[in-house]
Formats: sequence, C-alpha cells, structure tokens
Amino acid sequence: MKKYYESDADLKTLSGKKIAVIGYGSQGRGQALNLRDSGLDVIIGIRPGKSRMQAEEDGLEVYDVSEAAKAAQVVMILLPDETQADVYDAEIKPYLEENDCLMFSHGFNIHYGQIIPPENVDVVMVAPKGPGHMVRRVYEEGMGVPALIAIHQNSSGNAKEISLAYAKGIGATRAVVLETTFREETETDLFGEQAVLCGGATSLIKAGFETLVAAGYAPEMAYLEVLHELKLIVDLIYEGGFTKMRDSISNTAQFGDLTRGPRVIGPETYAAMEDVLTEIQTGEFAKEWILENRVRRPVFNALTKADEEHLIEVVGAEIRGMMPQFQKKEECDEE
Ligand SMILES: NC(=O)C1=CN([C@@H]2O[C@H](COP(=O)(O)OP(=O)(O)OC[C@H]3O[C@@H](n4cnc5c(N)ncnc54)[C@H](OP(=O)(O)O)[C@@H]3O)[C@@H](O)[C@H]2O)C=CC1
Ligand SMILES: CC[C@](O)(C(C)=O)C(=O)O
Ligand SMILES: [Mg+2]
Ligand SMILES: [Mg+2]
Repeated sequence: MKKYYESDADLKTLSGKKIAVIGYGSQGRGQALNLRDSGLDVIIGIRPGKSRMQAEEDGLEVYDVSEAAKAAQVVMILLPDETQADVYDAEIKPYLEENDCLMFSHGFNIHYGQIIPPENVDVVMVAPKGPGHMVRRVYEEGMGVPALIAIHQNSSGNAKEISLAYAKGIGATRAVVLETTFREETETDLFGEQAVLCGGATSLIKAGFETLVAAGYAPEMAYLEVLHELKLIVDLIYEGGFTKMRDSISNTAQFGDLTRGPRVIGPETYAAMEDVLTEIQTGEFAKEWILENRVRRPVFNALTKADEEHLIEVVGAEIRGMMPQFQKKEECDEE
C-alpha cells in the first residue's frame, strides 16, 4: 500500500482555498479545529441546533450548509451517513463549481450510489482511522491519528495533493496516511465496526458478563473482569501486539488465552463473519440501513434502548461512579 508522511504533503496546496466542513459532530469538530490550528481557512456548514452552538462557542465561522458550500472550494461532508444524500441534493450539489473538491471521511454514499457527483469536480476521501474526539485529542498532544485517502474522481488533476494537504491539516501525516479505494475503505470499515470493533466487541463482552452473572457471580465482579480490564489488555495489544500483551499477563492467563480463546471464537464465528461481510459486499446491509431510516428506525431504536437498560450498563455506571479517575474524564469529555 502507498504510504505518506509529513514531507509528502504540502499545506500550501490549500492556500487560497476555503474549506467548508459540513456537520460539526464527532469528526466535524475534531477535523475543523485541527484544520484551523494548522492555519487553514475553514468554515462550518451546519443547521441550527446543538452542534451549531458548539461551533460558534469554539470561535469558528458558521453558516447554513448551502452558504458554506457556495463559499468553499473544498467541501468535506461530515454529516451522518444516512442524512448525507438528502442534504447533498438540496444544499450542496447546486453550489458545486468546476474543479471544486468534494470530500468524505467514509465511502458509504459514493460506493452505494446514494450520491452521484457531477464529473467536473474532484471526489476524494480522507478518513481518519479513529473516533473524532481522538482526532482532536491526539493532534493537541502533537501527534496524529492515521488516515486513509482515496480518489474517486480527479477532475482538477490535483485531487491527491489536495487530499494529502487536508490529511496533513488534520494531523494524519504525523502518523501515517495510506492510499486505498472507496470500495475497500467502505467494506472494511463496515466489517470492522460490525464484526469486531463495535458489534463483535459488545456482543463478546455481554456474553462473558451474562455467563458469569447466570452462574451466580456478582455483577460488579463480572463487570470489572470482562469490561473494565478489557481496555487495559487492549491498550497493551495496541502498543505492541499480542506479544506485548502476553509478556505482561501471567503464564496461566497465556495458556488459557491460547487454548480456550479459539473455542470461544470458533468455526461458527468465522462463518457468521463471512455472512456479515457478504451482506456488506452485496449492498444488502446498506439497503437495510437506508430503509430503516426511511421508516424512522424502529429496529435501531428498540435495540439501542434494550442495550441501554442492560444490567452491564447499570452496574458499569455505578462502578465508574466509585472511581475518581472517571469523574475527571467525564468533565473533560463535556468540554
Ligand atoms: N464518528 C467517527 O469517529 C467517524 C465517522 N466517520 C464518518 O464521518 C462522517 C460523520 O460522522 P460523525 O462525525 O460520527 O457524525 P455525528 O453524528 O457525530 O455528527 C453529525 C453532524 O451533522 C449534523 N447534522 C445532522 N443532520 C444534519 C442536517 N440535516 N443538516 C445539517 N447538519 C446536520 C449534526 O448536527 P446536529 O447537532 O444539529 O444534529 C452533527 O453536527 C460519517 O460519514 C461517518 O461515517 C469516519 C470515521 C470515524
Ligand atoms: C468504529 C466505528 C467507526 O467506523 C469509526 C469511529 O471508525 C464509525 O463509523 O464511527
Ligand atoms: Mg471506522
Ligand atoms: Mg465507520
């Protein structure tokens, strides 16, 4: 895979260009503040509401989406995936001019044909591989979250240079920037969040918690064992792979890890993962999510509510409330 660092990207590529960040949520806020602090000309396009007030409080120039799209030469769409197509059709598309650059941080709408931009604009992706809050926090610490770039249309002939300059502006070239395609990013990102990072992880944690509680162990014990300590173990894996984590745990834990882990995640899980990937590749998942939004999310809402009321969430809130380190963290997250 092609990879890029600080010296491969030039912020001057964006000089004289106004960047409109559309949406000011997790990614919008993180990316916009980093771009501003990198000295780039950034404005925000957002509807009235909570995010708009936050952007104003952060001292950014704030406009309605259509005004921002009209004023800018680079338009980064950081709205929820499920609202992007409607907002694009009504408030962005009419204002795109020749060789403007339309950007995304996830390929869903381009890959599944929900947004079909005119041929005379650049269409690119700069996708940080981390949550928006971390994009900001790591940048403030002097480093960056790695990112992917992809070029779908290169009308200006300069699409890659623009993508790299933007990636530099959000701090990603301080880590590493890898080049991919819209298809590859979309399918791997959806697979990762469904099977492993979010869906796989929460289901694994819940299964472990429920197994211990059903066997009569205290919910507090189950929480500390399968959720709280998981972060500490994952931090070690993140820093130095399985090897570093196994260096840190007991030999007894390592023997259990190597012999029992594959029994928990066995052939059935591999088969389920293949099914999940196939639904992503065929567009079946995308169709389900698009239609779910058309009918106002009955499944999404019911499942979210059930998990919010799960014992692990109740006990988790109580246990975090006992630890001063979590009080400080919540105060920081609210800022
Ligand atoms: N979350 C993440 O860390 C990651 C996200 N991505 C991608 O980044 C993109 C943005 O996701 P994310 O940051 O999670 O989104 P969020 O849900 O956090 O934020 C969405 C923003 O869009 C605004 N918004 C929603 N609807 C409209 C509308 N109709 N008109 C104007 N503004 C609107 C919201 O404002 P309001 O407050 O008014 O609702 C909010 O500011 C997606 O493509 C996602 O896949 C990629 C990598 C990681
Ligand atoms: C893991 C979820 C994610 O893909 C992300 C933060 O990278 C998302 O869509 O939010
Ligand atoms: Mg992701
Ligand atoms: Mg994602």
